[in-house]
Amino acid sequence: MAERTSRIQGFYKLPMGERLRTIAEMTGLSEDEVKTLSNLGNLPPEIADSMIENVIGGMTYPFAIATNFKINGLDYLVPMVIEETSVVAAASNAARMLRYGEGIRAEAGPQEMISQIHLVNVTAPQYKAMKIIEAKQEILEHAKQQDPTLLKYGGGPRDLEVRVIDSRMGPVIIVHLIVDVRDAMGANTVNTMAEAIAPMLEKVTGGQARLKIVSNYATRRIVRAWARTPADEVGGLDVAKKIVEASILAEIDPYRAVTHNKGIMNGIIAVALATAQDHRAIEAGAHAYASRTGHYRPLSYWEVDEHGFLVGSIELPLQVGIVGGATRVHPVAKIALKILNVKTAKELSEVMAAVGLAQNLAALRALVTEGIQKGHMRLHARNLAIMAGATGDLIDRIAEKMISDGRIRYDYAKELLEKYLRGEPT
Ligand SMILES: CC(C)(COP(=O)([O-])OP(=O)([O-])OC[C@H]1O[C@@H](n2cnc3c(N)ncnc32)[C@H](O)[C@@H]1OP(=O)([O-])[O-])[C@@H](O)C(=O)NCCC(=O)NCCSC(=O)C[C@@](C)(O)CC(=O)[O-]
Ligand SMILES: NC(=O)C1=CN([C@@H]2O[C@H](COP(=O)(O)OP(=O)(O)OC[C@H]3O[C@@H](n4cnc5c(N)ncnc54)[C@H](OP(=O)(O)O)[C@@H]3O)[C@@H](O)[C@H]2O)C=CC1
Repeated sequence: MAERTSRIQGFYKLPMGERLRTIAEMTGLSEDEVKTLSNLGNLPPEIADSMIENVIGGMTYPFAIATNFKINGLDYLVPMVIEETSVVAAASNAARMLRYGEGIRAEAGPQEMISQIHLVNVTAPQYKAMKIIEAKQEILEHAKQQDPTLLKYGGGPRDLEVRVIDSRMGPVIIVHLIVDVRDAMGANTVNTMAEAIAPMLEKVTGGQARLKIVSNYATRRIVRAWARTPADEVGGLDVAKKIVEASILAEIDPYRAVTHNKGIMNGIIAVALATAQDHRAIEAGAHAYASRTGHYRPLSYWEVDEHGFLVGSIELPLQVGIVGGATRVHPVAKIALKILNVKTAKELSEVMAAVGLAQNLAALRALVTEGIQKGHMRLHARNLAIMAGATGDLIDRIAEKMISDGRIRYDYAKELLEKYLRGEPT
C-alpha cells in the first residue's frame, strides 16, 4: 500500500482514473470497491469531471416519483432524489389527502435576487449613502449591460438599496443590488453585476469595495402554498385537531420547530436534488427565514377552519432555477424537469413549496396517530435486511418477518439471516 498522505500536489491535474488509482493504493481499496466507485451511473465521465474538482468516481442516489400532487388545479409527477426511506411514500400519501378542489394552491412573487456590495473606509457614510442613491440610474444601467440574455427574457437589475451599519470597525455601507433573474437561480448572474458596479460605488463613496456576492437570504423570492381539505381526508376531525396541536408545539418550541422544518425540507430538498438545484442555498435561506422574528419558527402552520376543514399554509424563500447552474448540465436533472413539466423557475418554486407542505402534513399526521416509526420502519425494514447481508428474495422474507414480529432491528435481521442460511425455522 502506498504511503497515506493528504498532501497530494497537483492531484487535480491527474486524469480521473489515475486519481482513483492513487486513492485506492493509499487507502487499500479492493478491486470491487474501485469498480463500484468508478461507476458513474447516468453521468457521462466528461460531465462528472467538469462539474466538480478532484473527481474519482460517482455515487448514485435513487430517483423516485411522488404521485398524487395536484397544485393550482394541475397534476404534477414530482421527481425526488433522497436517501431516506418513507419520504416519497409520505409525500404521495399527503398529496392524495390534499387533492380536494384545486389541490394545493401556491404562488410565488417576482424572482428577484439580492447581491451585496460591502464598502469600507467611507468618510461621511450617511452622506455617501445619499450619493449612491443619486447615482442609482447610472449604476443600474451599468449592471444591465452585464447580461443581455437576461434582459431579453424580461429580467435585469430593478433597484438599489443602501444601508449604513455600525460595526466594530466603524460604519460600513452595504449596497443591495436587486435583480430579477427570471428562470435562473441567479447567483452567478448577480455576482457578475455586483463586481461590475463595485468600482462605480468606490468612485461615488471614496471607499473600498470588499465583498461582492449574492445574499442567500432571498427575501425577495418568497413563495407561499396553502391547502384546505375535509378533515375526513386525514382521518377525521380528531386527527385534524391533533395535527393543529402539533403545529402549535412547533410555534412555541424551537426544539420542535427545527424538526418540523426538517420534515418540510425532506420534500423540498429531494426535489432540489432531482433537479440539480443549489440545495445549500435553499437550506440556508429557509432557516434564516424561519428565524426572521429573532425566534426560530415553523415555516408552516396548520389550523381547522369554521367548516371543520384542515387548512395548512407555508411561506419560505426559494432560490431555484430551470436554466443555469447544473440544471441543464446534469442529464438526469434535464429529465426531471421534463417529467415535472414546469415552464418557469417561479412554477418550480411553487411546486417545491407545495411538496414541502404535503411532506409536513404526512409527518404530522403520522406523529399524532400511529407514530412515525410504524410507517417509516416498515419501509426501512428492507434496508436493514440488506445491511445484514441479505440478497435476492431473502431481503423481502426477512423484512416481512421483522414487520410481522414487530422487531424491525438490525440485530434481528442478522439473526434471521443466519437462521435462513442455516435452513433453520424462524
Ligand atoms: C409511510 C406511510 C405513507 C404509510 O402509510 P399507510 O397509511 O400505510 O399507506 P396506505 O397503504 O394507506 O397508502 C396511502 C398512500 O400512501 C402512498 N404510499 C403508501 N405506501 C407506499 C410505498 N411503500 N411507496 C410509495 N407510496 C406509498 C401511496 O400514495 C398510497 O396511496 P395509493 O397509491 O395506495 O392510492 C405513512 O405512514 C406516512 O405518511 N408516514 C410519514 C412518514 C414520514 O413522514 N417520513 C419522513 C421521514 S421521518 C422524518 O425525517 C421527518 C420527521 C417525521 O421527523 C418530521 C417531523 O417530525 O415533523
Ligand atoms: N452563494 C451562492 O448561492 C452561490 C452560488 N453559486 C452557484 O451559481 C449557480 C447559479 O447561478 P446562475 O446565475 O443561476 O447560473 P448561470 O450563470 O449558469 O445561469 C444564469 C444565466 O443563464 C442565462 N439565461 C438563459 N435563459 C435565461 C432565463 N430564461 N432566465 C434567466 N437567465 C437565463 C442568462 O444569461 P447568459 O446566457 O448570458 O449567461 C443568465 O445570466 C449555481 O451553480 C450555484 O451553486 C455561485 C456562487 C455563490
